Order: sequence, then C-alpha cells, then structure tokens
Amino acid sequence: MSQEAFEVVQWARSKGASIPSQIDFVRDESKGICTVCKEDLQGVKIRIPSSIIIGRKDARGIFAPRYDGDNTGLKFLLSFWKSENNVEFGPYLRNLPSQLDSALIWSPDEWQLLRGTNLGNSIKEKLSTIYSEWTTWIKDRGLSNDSLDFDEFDDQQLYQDFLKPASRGQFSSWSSFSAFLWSHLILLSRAFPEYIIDPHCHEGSVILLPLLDLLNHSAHSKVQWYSEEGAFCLEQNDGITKGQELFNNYGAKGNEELLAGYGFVQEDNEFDYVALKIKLPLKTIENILENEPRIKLPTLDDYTTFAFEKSTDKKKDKADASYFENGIRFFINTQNENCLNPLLDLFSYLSKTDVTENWTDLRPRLQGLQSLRAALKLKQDQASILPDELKPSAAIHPYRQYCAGIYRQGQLRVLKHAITSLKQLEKDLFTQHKHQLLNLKKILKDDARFVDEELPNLFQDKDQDEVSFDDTFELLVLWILAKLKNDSFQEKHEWIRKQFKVSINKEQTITEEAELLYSHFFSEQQTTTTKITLEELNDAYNFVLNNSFTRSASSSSETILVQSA
Ligand SMILES: C[S@@+](CC[C@H](N)C(=O)[O-])C[C@H]1O[C@@H](n2cnc3c(N)ncnc32)[C@H](O)[C@@H]1O
Repeated sequence: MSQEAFEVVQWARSKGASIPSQIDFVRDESKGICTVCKEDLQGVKIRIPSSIIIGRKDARGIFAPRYDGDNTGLKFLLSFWKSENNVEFGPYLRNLPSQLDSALIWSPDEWQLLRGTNLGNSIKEKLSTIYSEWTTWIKDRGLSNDSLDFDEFDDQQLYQDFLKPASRGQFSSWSSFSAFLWSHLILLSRAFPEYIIDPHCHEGSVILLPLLDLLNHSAHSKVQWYSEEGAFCLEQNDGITKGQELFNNYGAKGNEELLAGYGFVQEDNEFDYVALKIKLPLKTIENILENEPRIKLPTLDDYTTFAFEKSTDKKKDKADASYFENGIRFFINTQNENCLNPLLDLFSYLSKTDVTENWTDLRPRLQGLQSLRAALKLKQDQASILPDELKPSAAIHPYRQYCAGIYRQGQLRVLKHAITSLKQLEKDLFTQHKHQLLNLKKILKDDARFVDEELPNLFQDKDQDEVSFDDTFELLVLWILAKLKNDSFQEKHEWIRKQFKVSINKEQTITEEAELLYSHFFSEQQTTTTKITLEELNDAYNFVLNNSFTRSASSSSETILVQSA
C-alpha cells in the first residue's frame, strides 16, 4: 500500500469505514493514488460513516452556509483546518494531493497550450468568479477590505502570487485567495452531492468523503451511491478481476470539464462537448420566450449532472429574458444526433427577414444552417491554430501538455462531426426541395436568351470588357432586372415573377447597397431603351436579398433563390 494512503485508510477504518481488505492503494505517476484489486472481487461495497463525512454539519459559526446550497463556508473551513493542522481530520488532510493539475492553475506558458479553445478563452473568467466569491465572503466578515480588483493582476503576478501556491496547497493564511482557490479545487475534484445522504438538502450542497474520494474516474464504471443509516455507500456489482482498478464514476463528463475541474482528460472521450455561447439583444430573447415556444433556450441545469455545478442562483427565472443576458449556452457533442436542432432553430429564427416569414420556412432554415455552419467553422479554425512556437520547456509540464493536446483533439472532433452533420442536412434539404431552389448555374444552362442578348444589352453603352461581376448575388439581381424589363420569364421560372410581385407590394426604401451597385453598373447609362432606374434595381436587389440564401464554401459563396411555400 502506498505510504500516503496507508495513514488515511487506517484512520478511516478505525472510525468505522469499511472497504474490502482485498483492495490495495498504489501510486500512479499521473493519476495519483489508485485503488487496485489484489484478487478477483464481486459486489464491492465501500461504506463511509457519517462521523467522517465532512459537510455542512462541520461548517459552523462563520463557516456556516448562508443559504441553501452555499458551499463557500465549507471551502474556507477546509483551508482553515489545513492551516491549523486539524487533529480530527489530520490523516485525511495530509493525504490530499500535493499537486493539483486543474487548468485553472496552470502557468501562463501552459495556458498557451489551450489558446483558441473554449477552455483557454474562459479560464480568466472562471478565476474571476472564484475571486469575487472569495472577496465577498472575507469582506462580509470584516477579514479584509483591501483586496484588489481581479483585472488588475497580470498573468505572471496571478500565477506567482496565487495559482502556483494554490496548485501545491501552500499558503500562509487560511483566508488568503490561494488558500480559497486550493479548497475550491479540492471540492471541485473530490466532493460528492449531499442529497444522497440527505434528500431534503439543496441539490447544490456538497460533502467530502474520506477514503471514497481515493477512487479515480471511469465513465464506464457501473457504481451505485446510496445512503444507509446516515452512511454514504458505494457499490460496484460488475466484478473486478485481480490487478484491475476499482473506479468510481464521476458522471458523463467531457474533457473540458475534467481538465478544468479535475486536471485530467480521457482519450477518445465519448462525452466530449463543445459549448457555443450565443449573445442576443434582450428584446430578441423576450420575443422568443413570448412568441416562439418551439424554440428551446437551454439553461445550464439542462446539461449539468453533478451537484457541484448546479446553479444555486434562484433569483432568476429561466422564463425571464435576463436569465440569458450573458449569453445562451448550447452544448454540442458527437453522441446526440439531435443536439444541433435547438441551435439550428435559433439560427433559423435569427435569419428571418421580416414578420411575414416563419423561421420554419425553407429559406430561413437554409440561411440559418449556413450561419450556424460558419459559426462552427470559425470555432474550428480558432481551435486548429496550434501553439507551434511553444517548445517543450521547464515552464511546461509534459502531463499538462499531453492533457491540452487530447482536449484540443476532442474539441476538433466534435466540431468536425457537427459540420459534417450540417453538410449532410443541407444535402438532404437540397434533394428534398430541389424544385424550390434556383441557382445561377441552372439559369445559365436554361436561359440562353439572358446570356446571349439580355445581359449584354443591359451594358450596351459600356465597353463589354470593363463589365465584371463580383458574385452570383449581383448576377441574380441583373437576371431579375433583365427578365422584368423584357417580360421574358420562362415557364419554369414563373414563380419568380409571382414572388417578385408580392414582394414589391411592400414599401421599399432605397438601400445603400443598392445605390452602390447602381452606381457601379448603371449611373453613366445613356440609352433610353434599356435604361434601368435606381428604384428598379433597388426592388430587384431587395427581392434577391429576401428570397435567397447565400451558401459559403471555403473560397467562394453562392446565392440561391428559394421559392416560398
Ligand atoms: C477524487 S480524486 C481521486 C484520487 C486521487 N487519485 C488522489 O490521489 O487523491 C480525483 C483526482 O484523481 C485524479 N484522477 C481521477 N481519475 C483519473 C483518471 N481516470 N485519469 C487520471 N487521473 C485521474 C485526478 O487528479 C483527479 O483530480
């Protein structure tokens, strides 16, 4: 048995904890302590009596919780006990890891390994939240009132003064920020939900379970947690063979959560997800909440499985737009084929041109799909920029470098999967609705008159070599103009004429873009027979804009007209 574990195991047993004697505790370079079976075992049960469970019952006086699910006092209590060498829980406290690897306390050089990823972009925000939890608590108790604003620290100072000491559990005062950060990370990586032993407690309330918290995580371990006369029990009924590790199961966690909270990753993690945060004006959110019940705006609790991350903020109701004022968070993964649907619904809604259009119509659906794909592509590009100038150095821990690499790979895998799914969905929609879609390629193939006569005629006063078209959007505008001017829509394109007629019934203000296009093509036009007015071009321009979507590929984009239902 590993020397460090020996003391805590002996102590826990002496207090009534039970764990099969065939289980050994060994030290692993990267995982820390591991529980390994010395013999084949069936029906493993570990029982932790209430006397050694650390939780609200111990957090009295200034450490007492102020509201349901408040764990802040417990964090301070933990660092207080550690600094005073608490006798009662000494063996437990001494056995806590001497080095934490959560990405929150990596060095600035190591943070570079996460550049361009969601985790890399959110670390400072996460630390800032913990910092304000700390300042609020100590100021409320008059322990200090001179703490600095978090934004005043530069990364090096933050690391040297707080993160490095916190990662090693070394601090001079129990009430310092490094002490608090250490406790926070200990709870984050080792705590269990209290509701298992007290169903009436708040679901965000947590406890520490000496001995049981020596079990590492496997997402495939089938374990049961339950309460037995106040004790916390874990049972694993799958059977474990000699030499195998006995695992707990921390829940369906992706590498982002594992790396930020626990400081490790799992290769090919099936629970990997990528978070997309969409920030919208409050008015838009209000409209969705009031008028679009089919558009689901998820809340964090819809995704969170573990008590420690459950929101304890009961002030905000999710039916209230302000709940989403800092952004709506969507999580996408490779496991749930439907995870893109709520996102696509929202992007379709945002692609609606006016009140007469419904977000479920084909055009906004296709435009929404393009915008969502572009947003995912941008994330993919950002996460693909590898920090190549970072050479292995003393400032970069090889294990952390490995973790960052696996995490990044997982993020890219999820994004690639989502982009491929959207491409497939687009392909299906194209096949299903091919008679409602018209692109320039089809027009040029079928409408020889436009190519040979009508288009050149629009520019008969110009040197033909000088006329050039920037994109398919412009050409579609010119096609509409030519067809209307010459009254020459082919039978198969009759729907365009009809749709156009409906569209010009609405009031049209001259847009800046239409004006620019007009001056580019027609301002010097002299011939009266083909003269195009700014109003005509504006109508055609707005028609194409409101009745098409633009499909973007890596180097080009294509505008496609859509027949409304
Ligand atoms: C609840 S503790 C488990 C006991 C821990 N090994 C120890 O030495 O105290 C959680 C920590 O164990 C490590 N850990 C747990 N599961 C792991 C895994 N599957 N791979 C690598 N490290 C793991 C991480 O450092 C994590 O923060």
